[in-house]
Amino acid sequence: MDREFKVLIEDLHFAYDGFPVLRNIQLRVKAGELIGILGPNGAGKSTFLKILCGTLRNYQGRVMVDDLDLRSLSSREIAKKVAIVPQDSLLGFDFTALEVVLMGRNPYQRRFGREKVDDFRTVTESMMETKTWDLRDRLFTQLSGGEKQRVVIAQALAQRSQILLLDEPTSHLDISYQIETMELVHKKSEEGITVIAVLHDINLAAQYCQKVLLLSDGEPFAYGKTEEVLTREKIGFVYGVEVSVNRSPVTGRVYVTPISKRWRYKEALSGSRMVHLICGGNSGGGLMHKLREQGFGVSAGVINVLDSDHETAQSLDIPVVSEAPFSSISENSMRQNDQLIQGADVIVVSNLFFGEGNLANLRSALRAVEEGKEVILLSTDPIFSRDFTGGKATELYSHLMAKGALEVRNLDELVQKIGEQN
Ligand SMILES: Nc1ncnc2c1ncn2[C@@H]1O[C@H](COP(=O)(O)OP(=O)(O)OP(=O)(O)O)[C@@H](O)[C@H]1O
Repeated sequence: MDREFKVLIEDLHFAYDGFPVLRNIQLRVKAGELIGILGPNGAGKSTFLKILCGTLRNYQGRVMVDDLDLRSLSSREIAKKVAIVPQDSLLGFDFTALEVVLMGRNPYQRRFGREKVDDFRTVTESMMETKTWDLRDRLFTQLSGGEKQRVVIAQALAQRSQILLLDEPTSHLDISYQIETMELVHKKSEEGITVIAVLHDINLAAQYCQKVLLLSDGEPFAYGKTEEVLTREKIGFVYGVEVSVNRSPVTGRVYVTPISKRWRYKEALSGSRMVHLICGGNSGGGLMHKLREQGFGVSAGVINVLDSDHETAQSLDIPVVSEAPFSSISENSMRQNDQLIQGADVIVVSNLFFGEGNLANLRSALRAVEEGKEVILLSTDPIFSRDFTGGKATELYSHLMAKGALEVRNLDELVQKIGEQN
């Protein structure tokens, strides 16, 4: 067996009462890796963790922990190697938070044994790390969902095991504790602890996990480096939603933005004309409202996150292709924008300013007009006064008009032109 791996899983299959839930799982995890398990509800994520921590034992296949077959280990031996933070911690009796964390030391105590100084030191450290020390005398049952979650994480840390399993560790936490928890988990992995975390928030996984196992209906759909697994295509296939995937210039990590399906369906059903809006820098918000009022379907892009047009699109539930804040349009975003353009009847270019960063939007409009799409340029101000590309945008406008794009001077004229084609 390969000692290189802290956890090694081969051909894992599992069924509840003959109902197959996990099929054909293979996984190799090294010491200190932080792995995210993602997948839709019911994909088998919690079941997978329950197998890894020894709760479910009637599986098929091989699960090796520290080069030892999990089946050959007693519960106590497993607890020294693997700690779990379950999805719901049901503690019926009135234990204090300190007592709950002390339970993490059970694998190290003799039957009816008393805690030693060592146990108290470990518990104190774990409670300090999870910011639960101040809660130590409170009754666990009376804590808030987020406080309970942090206490249970402290309990798992107090177990001092080399493998930490977390089942949605941030589900009850506010954003600040979500980040703190993930930072703590990340730090633990840097200290050499192997972390396997079921996460529902794809962006937390994108931010913190080195690798992701994407489960689909009990089977591994993809396993590998986070940015190789969290692609538009794979997320779209497994979750059945449209997303855009971009890279943050701040963290350098990928992040995922869902594109609302609600309006798409509504608009497709209503049979109204679909307008794709190329805008940004506050040139498109008013247009979005106006076009919606007039009963047109609207999509938009590419717009930078934090741009006021982006916020308007999101508040109106308009499908929008997003780019990271203050970043140039990436190839990936441009391709996604081209797809929205394909689905539109009319492309409108608003009265926006052009720099090198958003010139790709104009090129998309040019490709659209060349393919016979209707393109309308709303030029309240002449393009040369909005061109900060040394003339490239102005030149693209000339090409656009030469290929048949129509230029209008105000909003009413624009709405009339879109309506005329109805
Ligand atoms: N004790 C059980 N007995 C029978 N079926 C179960 C049991 N626990 C879970 N299941 C079923 O197994 C499947 C996988 O459940 P599991 O909880 O592992 O999924 P999950 O991916 O963690 O879901 P979620 O994201 O909703 O937490 C589901 O169809 C669920 O209904």
